[in-house]
Amino acid sequence: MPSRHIVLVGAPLDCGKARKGCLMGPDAYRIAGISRALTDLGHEVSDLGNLSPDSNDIPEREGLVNLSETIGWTTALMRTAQEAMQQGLPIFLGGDHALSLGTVPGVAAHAAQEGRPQFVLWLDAHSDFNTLETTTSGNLHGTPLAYATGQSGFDGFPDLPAIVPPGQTCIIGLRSVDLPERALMEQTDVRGYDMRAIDESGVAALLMPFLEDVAKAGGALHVSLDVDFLDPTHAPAVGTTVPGGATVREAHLVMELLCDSGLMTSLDLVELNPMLDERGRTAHLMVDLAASALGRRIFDRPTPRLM
Ligand SMILES: NC(=[NH2+])NCCC[C@H](N)C(=O)O
Ligand SMILES: [Mn+2]
Ligand SMILES: [Mn+2]
Repeated sequence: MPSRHIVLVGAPLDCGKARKGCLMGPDAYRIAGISRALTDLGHEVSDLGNLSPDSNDIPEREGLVNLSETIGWTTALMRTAQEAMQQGLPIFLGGDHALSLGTVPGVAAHAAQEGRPQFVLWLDAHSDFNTLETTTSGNLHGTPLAYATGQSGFDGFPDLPAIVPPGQTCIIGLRSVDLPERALMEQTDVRGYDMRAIDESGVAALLMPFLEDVAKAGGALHVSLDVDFLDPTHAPAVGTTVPGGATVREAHLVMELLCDSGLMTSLDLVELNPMLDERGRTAHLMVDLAASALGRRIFDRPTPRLM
C-alpha cells in the first residue's frame, strides 16, 4: 500500500453508557504501540493527542445518559474530523461508540466538500440504530448510526453537516439488535449482516459487493470498528460482550480486504475498556487489526491461490 499520512486523534469519551473505563482507550492503544506499528509499515504518523468535549448548557433529559457531555463531544469531534481529513487518514482512538456521533458526520462533511459520496462500514455486534426516542437503556453509544444516516429523533443534537444515506452503510457482525431499532432499520435500505450470514457465506462474500459499490461511486469509506465485533474470547476488554462474534481471522480478513481495496479514508477504534482487558491482549489485537488495514501482510506479492 502506498505510504500515507496517518493522523491519530485521541477521543477519551466515556459518556455513552454507564460503565466507565473507555476513557483509558487512547492511551492503551498508544502503549500497545499503534504509532510504531504504522511507521514500521512506511507511513508517516502524527498524534494530535487527546481532545476534550466542547462545553454547552444543554440540560440533561430524563432517561438519557449524559446528554450534554455527549453533545459536547459530538460538536468537538465533527470539527476535528473535518480538520483531520485535510491532513491525511485519521484514526479516532476511542472512547466509546458515541464517538461516531461526531466522526461520521465530520468525515461526511469533508467528502461532501470534495464532491464524493461517503460510505460507512460498521463492524459491530450491535446496529447502534436507536434514536433518543427509541433507546430503552438511555445509552447514547447505541445511537450513532441512526443519527449519521439522518433519522429523526435527535432533538438537541446539532444539524448534520452532511447525511450518509442508509444505502451507503453496511453493518457486519450483528447479533444483538433491539426491536425498535430493528423496526427503524427495516424502513431503510441499510445493509445489515448478522453472524449467521458470516457463517453461511464467509465474511469476504459479504464485504466485497459493498467495496465494489464504494469503488464504482468513487466514494470515501469510513470504517467503524467496535471491539465487540470480535468474539469475547479473543477480545474481552469491552463492556457489551455478546458471545458468538467474529474470530481473529475473520476480523483480519476484513482488514486485509479493506487494505487491498485502497478505499478506506478514515477509521474509528471504539469501545475498548482497558479495565476489562487481560494483560493488554485486546488493545494489542485492535492495533494488529489497524495494521492489517494499513498494509501489514506476510508476503509483498499476492499469495498464490488454489482455485
Ligand atoms: N456501541 C455499543 N456497544 N452499543 C451497544 C448498544 C446496546 C443497546 N442496543 C442499546 O442501545 O443500549
Ligand atoms: Mn457499537
Ligand atoms: Mn457493539
